[in-house]
Amino acid sequence: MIYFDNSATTKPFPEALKSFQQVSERYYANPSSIHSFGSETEKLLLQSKKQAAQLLNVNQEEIIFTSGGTEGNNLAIKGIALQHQNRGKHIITTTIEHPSVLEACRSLESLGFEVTYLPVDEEGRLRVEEVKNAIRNDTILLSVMHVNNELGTVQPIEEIGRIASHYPKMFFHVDHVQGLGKLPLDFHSSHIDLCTMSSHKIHGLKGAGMLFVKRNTSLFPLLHGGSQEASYRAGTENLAGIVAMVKALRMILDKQQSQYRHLENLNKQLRDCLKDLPQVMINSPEDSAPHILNFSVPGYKPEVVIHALGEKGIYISTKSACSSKNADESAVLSACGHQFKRSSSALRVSLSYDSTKEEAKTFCEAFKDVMNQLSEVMG
Ligand SMILES: Cc1ncc(COP(=O)(O)O)c(C=O)c1O
Repeated sequence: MIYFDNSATTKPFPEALKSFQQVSERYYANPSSIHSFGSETEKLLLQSKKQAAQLLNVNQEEIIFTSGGTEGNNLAIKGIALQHQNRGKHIITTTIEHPSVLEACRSLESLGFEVTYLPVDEEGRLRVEEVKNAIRNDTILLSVMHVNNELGTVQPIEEIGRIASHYPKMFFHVDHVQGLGKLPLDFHSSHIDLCTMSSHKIHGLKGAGMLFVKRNTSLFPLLHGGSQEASYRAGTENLAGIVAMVKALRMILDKQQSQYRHLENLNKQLRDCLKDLPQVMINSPEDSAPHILNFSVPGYKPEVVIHALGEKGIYISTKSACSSKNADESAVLSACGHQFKRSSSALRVSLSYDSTKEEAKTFCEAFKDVMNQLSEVMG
């Protein structure tokens, strides 16, 4: 099997799975229970938070454990909007954010907030000038993703953050779900107030995530109940998932240091092979994040290509897993200004540090075979 769908989800590291199992077996007490078993699990929870904070170079009070990226984005966006609406009701984001950002913004529109969706160029890049021009007196939140999940396009977060820092009334949120473990991001020098991360994209398990919330930033909670996570996120903590996530975080940051080149080389190998094929149009920019390569095969149905590759044990995807069942075209490619033929035939290959040169070679050969077969059928 060749698994090239790592932007949808990653295979858990064996070490993360082991941590999950050990914690589930040994530390199953509720961290809020006041008996000594509960205190032990609470200690482990606090230790995990401390370790996560150290790895991310932030303070431990600045981490809220969540259930994943969708919750993190919703908590950041709705939490800021609802808490700070007395300062203004204007939000800025981009047209190519993940649905968990776009739909959170749309839900706020129905509550009377105004949202500006900034356009991007044909490779999905946001112009810093556009950000500057969109900021108003009543803007309370700017939300921009670091790495786009379909194209791999990297936004100039540090530059955008510099602009944001001139507007103390406005919070700056970054969706870092696809960037974590692939590209460095310094939350402080980028003037980030809130940053979303998800465990299952970094070889942890599903059902865990983190939201960085800069000190002294108050949020309106999404979940009300107990006082877990400083009352920002009520509900018994997923301790096993959290410990596994922190293990995976440490491992992926190590790999980012030592194996980044490997991903770049694989991306180039795939790009070189695909760009020579007459049916293919590459959509990802040359300087995209190295784990994502998006391309279109105009005239071919992407589901047919995916199924044909699946029969050969090769797994890739159309657009993002969460929106691929919705419409015929990629909303991201459409927002980049591409015509329907191109935006409705997009395929995404997404790699992990464990992907190999041999797998990339096999994929290219299989893809060429599939294209030949389909061309024959189509006459
Ligand atoms: C950029 C981005 N943000 C947010 C999410 C949502 O993360 P989760 O699946 O953990 O809810 C995803 C998942 O694909 C993503 O790619």
